[in-house]
Amino acid sequence: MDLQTENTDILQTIVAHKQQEVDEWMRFMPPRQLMAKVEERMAKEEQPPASMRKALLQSGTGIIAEFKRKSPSKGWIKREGRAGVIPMAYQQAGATALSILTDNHFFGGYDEFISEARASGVTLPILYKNFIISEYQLLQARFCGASAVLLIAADLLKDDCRTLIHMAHQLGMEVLLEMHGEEELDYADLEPDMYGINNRNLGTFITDVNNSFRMAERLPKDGCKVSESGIGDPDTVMRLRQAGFNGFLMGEHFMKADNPGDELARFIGQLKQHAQP
Ligand SMILES: O=P(O)(O)OC[C@@H](O)[C@@H](O)c1c[nH]c2ccccc12
Repeated sequence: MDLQTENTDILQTIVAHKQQEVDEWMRFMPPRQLMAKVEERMAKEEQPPASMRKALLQSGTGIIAEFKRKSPSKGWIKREGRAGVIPMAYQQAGATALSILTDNHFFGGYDEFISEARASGVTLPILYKNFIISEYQLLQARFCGASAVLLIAADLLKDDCRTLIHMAHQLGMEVLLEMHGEEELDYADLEPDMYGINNRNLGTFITDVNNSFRMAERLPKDGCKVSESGIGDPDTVMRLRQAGFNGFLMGEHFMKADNPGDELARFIGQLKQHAQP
């Protein structure tokens, strides 16, 4: 299916597909059974997943490097990219946190990518990047080893979003709440751990970094703020930081490089140079 040529809202298409997937998974493994597996995992853990919010607030660079093999707008970016290799390379290159796309149909991801990253030695906070519409998916995120989940205001009713935030917290995970336009700002009073501004309109997939600059001052002053998508140069990161952002979610720029870890190391080197002229 070529989403670009179809005249439909891409987010709506993705969410409709997601609902079918969730129904199937729940038949395959009923929520109670998955909950039992999560509880077993939590009982064995020595410490809860690392806090992404804290890591971002303490970091001088704040790059959240994303493992994304494919996207609806670009098609395959790195089909052969391995979750047991690239996330660990991001960690070694100095990422503050990681994001891993787990949606399969549109982004070529799997939950197992997070387990594989953990098995390869990743200790940084990991964001479970998917289209979460059900509590069941929070259990999936917790089970594979995520520290935080993405919730998208544009595809959730405010009350459902509130319930999901509450349950994520009960499971010991943080929430990055993604907003795009002014009309979604009213979700900010749900007090997520991190406020995301997506520069990409998920209806059309058009990206404009100015969206973050426009929205920054409308977010809580002392909140942890993340600018997402379409970022590709250190200068933009510096300007976003001056506008009040603490985190910078970047996927494509690194994934399209021959060696994403090396590109991140180079990028962070430049960022540090910019910071100390
Ligand atoms: O690859 P980019 O343009 O650097 O963007 C990364 C990230 O922000 C993007 O993947 C993203 C932001 N919000 C999402 C919601 C769903 C899927 C993907 C996303």
